[in-house]
Amino acid sequence: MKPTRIAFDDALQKVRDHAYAGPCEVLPVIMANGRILAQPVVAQRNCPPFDMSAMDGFAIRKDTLKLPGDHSLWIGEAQFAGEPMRPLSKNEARPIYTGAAVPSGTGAVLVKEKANIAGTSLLLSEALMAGANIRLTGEDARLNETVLDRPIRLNPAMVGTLSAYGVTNVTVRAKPRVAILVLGDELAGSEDATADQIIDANGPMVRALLEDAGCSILQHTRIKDDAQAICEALCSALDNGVNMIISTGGASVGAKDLLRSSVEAIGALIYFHGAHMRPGKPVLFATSRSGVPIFGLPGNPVAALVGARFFIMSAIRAWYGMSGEQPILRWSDCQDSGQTRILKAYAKPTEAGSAVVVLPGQQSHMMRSLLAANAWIVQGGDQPRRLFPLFDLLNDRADE
Ligand SMILES: Nc1nc2c(c(=O)[nH]1)N[C@H]1C(S)=C(S)[C@@H](COP(=O)(O)OP(=O)(O)OC[C@H]3O[C@@H](n4cnc5c(N)ncnc54)[C@H](O)[C@@H]3O)O[C@H]1N2
Ligand code: MOO
Repeated sequence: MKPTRIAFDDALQKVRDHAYAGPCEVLPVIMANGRILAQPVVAQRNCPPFDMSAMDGFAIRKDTLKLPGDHSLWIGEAQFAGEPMRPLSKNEARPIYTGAAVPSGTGAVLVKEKANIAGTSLLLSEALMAGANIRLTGEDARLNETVLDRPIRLNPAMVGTLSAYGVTNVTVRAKPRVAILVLGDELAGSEDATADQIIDANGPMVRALLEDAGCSILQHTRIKDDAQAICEALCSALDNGVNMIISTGGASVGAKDLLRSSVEAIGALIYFHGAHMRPGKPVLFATSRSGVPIFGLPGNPVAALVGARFFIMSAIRAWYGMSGEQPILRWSDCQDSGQTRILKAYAKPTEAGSAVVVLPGQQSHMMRSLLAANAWIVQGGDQPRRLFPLFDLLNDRADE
């Protein structure tokens, strides 16, 4: 029996139901930028690792902090960052620099600009607040504290922070290995397209999206509308051990639309072919006999992008052990239209929240507005209207 067309949100759920989590690997933190964390990370040291000065100035003893009137302290030998800590002596004012260990007995650090120096003495004319200009041991992170505990894409700030916390290795998900098959007799590359050919936009676009999402591209081929060639490409991708196959084009009902029959011919199981959505209506989702997800994205470029942005990212999230994506905004209105419309939009932060503009040129062959878009409005299909970023950055916040 032919699978019937399903609602957009049901289709997303179907993908999640049949996608699976990928294996893990351990990487040095320095190599893990852009990778998805798979296990919680625990601080391996206190940060700061010891009480340290926050300013260049003078370490002043606790017992001389609050002395009234001018009080003369002798200036000791400087304490630099990286040097072992030496305790403060009685009536000593120790020159100290930002990041240097605060000597034991210190009550506060007097900033250099406020120091009144006379020869080898420092005149303390005003009382200092206890603890002033001292960074406390572990006030940023404590030894053995869990500092990241969810699947999230590591970014340069995280790489730096985890390094500061003494973390050398992290456990991340392996990169999904994917094959991209671009179908269409009419297609050629931009460098060699003749006047009657169409330049392949989907191949570069889907590849870039997958690379951004952390995938390894094992195979990327342009294939003619030929059943045998399509079946061979599908089988060779499976033989190469890919974790996902993505095709574009040939997904509709035309005489040369051979994706569905080819997917059936290799014994894959189709879960849906067609969703109540525009663009992207003829999208197909199947799994191979060995359970590898196969996506048939429609040929119209905006339809291909929408399919990749929502359906493939849904499978990639499952691979990474992440939950389903939440919209960045959910409006209260709900348009009961039966069909989900996915609109290219520009969202601009304002003082009152966010101003969202639907861009002109919404048909699925019109790419121009993609050059300005930064978001999608998803509306209709019995769901509240929602706003999603143009691409899923896999950086869900902890409170989601
Ligand atoms: N009788 C019907 N016709 C169509 C229907 C339908 O329901 N009944 N659906 C329409 C919708 S909606 C879409 S979307 C398209 C999808 O068709 P296919 O997936 O079969 O794609 P093609 O026919 O191969 O191509 C459609 C269009 O896109 C251009 N294209 C294809 N690949 C690329 C590429 N890699 N880069 C740039 N452009 C590409 C192709 O030249 C065509 O213009 O079907 C409608 N028809
Ligand atoms: O659904 Mo198709 O994507 O309109 O062009």
